[in-house]
Amino acid sequence: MFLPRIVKRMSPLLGSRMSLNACRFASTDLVRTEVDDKTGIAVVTMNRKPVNSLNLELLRELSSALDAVEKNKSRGMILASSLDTVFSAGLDITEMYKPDQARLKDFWTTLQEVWLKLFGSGFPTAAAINGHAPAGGCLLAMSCEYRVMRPNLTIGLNETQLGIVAPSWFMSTMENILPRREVELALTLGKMFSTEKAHEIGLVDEIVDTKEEALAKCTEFIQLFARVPREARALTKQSFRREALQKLDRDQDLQMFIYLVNQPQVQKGLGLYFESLKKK
Ligand SMILES: CCCCC/C=C\C/C=C\C/C=C/C(=O)SCCNC(=O)CCNC(=O)[C@H](O)C(C)(C)COP(=O)(O)OP(=O)(O)OC[C@H]1O[C@@H](n2cnc3c(N)ncnc32)[C@H](O)[C@@H]1OP(=O)(O)O
Repeated sequence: MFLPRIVKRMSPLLGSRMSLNACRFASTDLVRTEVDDKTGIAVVTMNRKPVNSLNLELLRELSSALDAVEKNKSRGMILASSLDTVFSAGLDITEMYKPDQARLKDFWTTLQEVWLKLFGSGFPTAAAINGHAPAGGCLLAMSCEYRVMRPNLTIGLNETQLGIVAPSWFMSTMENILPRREVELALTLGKMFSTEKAHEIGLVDEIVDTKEEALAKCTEFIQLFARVPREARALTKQSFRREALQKLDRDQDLQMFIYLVNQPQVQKGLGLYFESLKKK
């Protein structure tokens, strides 16, 4: 259960430039939320070692953090990772391999919730992609409005490479950024793009060398909206994204997911993939 802790502290986050700003913290072990008092921007940092794979608990805490950002009327939100080389490894395969059925249902419902809150948020969002971002990790980054990434990393929806199908709302999220043809190719190939290629095609907006620079660039992006009336901005974004949001039929999607994940050949594929990750 997420219990936000609101305390005043000095920010260690953005290096010396920001270090004198007081921050409000609402944190748990898995997700740290820090709001800079000067900019009013919340940094939500995923912190689940070793690779920020999205299990039920991490998703629940992300969902609560998004609620807190909305409730606090933050100027915007930056999504980041506490890990040096991984933004998020995507969905935790252990949630889908030989699953407990009640938990599996909870897991998928919470993932839907996180996407609806993040992709559909009224406040500005940016992703500081300071590590690899495959599959569900790419989904989180793509759900934001702006992406800044460190060099020599990878990002993409690799599901077909694992013998599974990215749900249609993962596809719509990519289609919100890239031309349809590019999306079709990326999805059917299960393509993982290098940072540099992702930047070339527009999946990533800027490349920077350090996490601190990524946070600073994301802050600059969010501050672009400082003089734009908040409500008008929010409604414009939500109206622009409405078609993708409304296309998600949560019950039908859940039933399809449960059915497919429980198919013996999908279980076999997930098991083999998980083993290959362990042997790496
Ligand atoms: C219409 C409905 C269709 C339904 C069909 C069914 C399902 C589809 C539903 C949804 C789509 C799926 C979305 C997903 O997100 S699936 C997950 C895809 N993720 C990946 O393929 C990434 C796998 N990981 C990596 O590539 C690498 O780990 C990394 C992220 C590049 C990091 O590399 P690094 O070298 O730093 O770490 P390791 O590889 O050594 O990993 C360390 C440790 O973590 C374990 N691990 C890695 N990824 C995952 C994961 N996704 N889930 C669980 N565990 C993971 C890895 O096994 C290592 O564990 P160990 O115990 O050996 O230390």
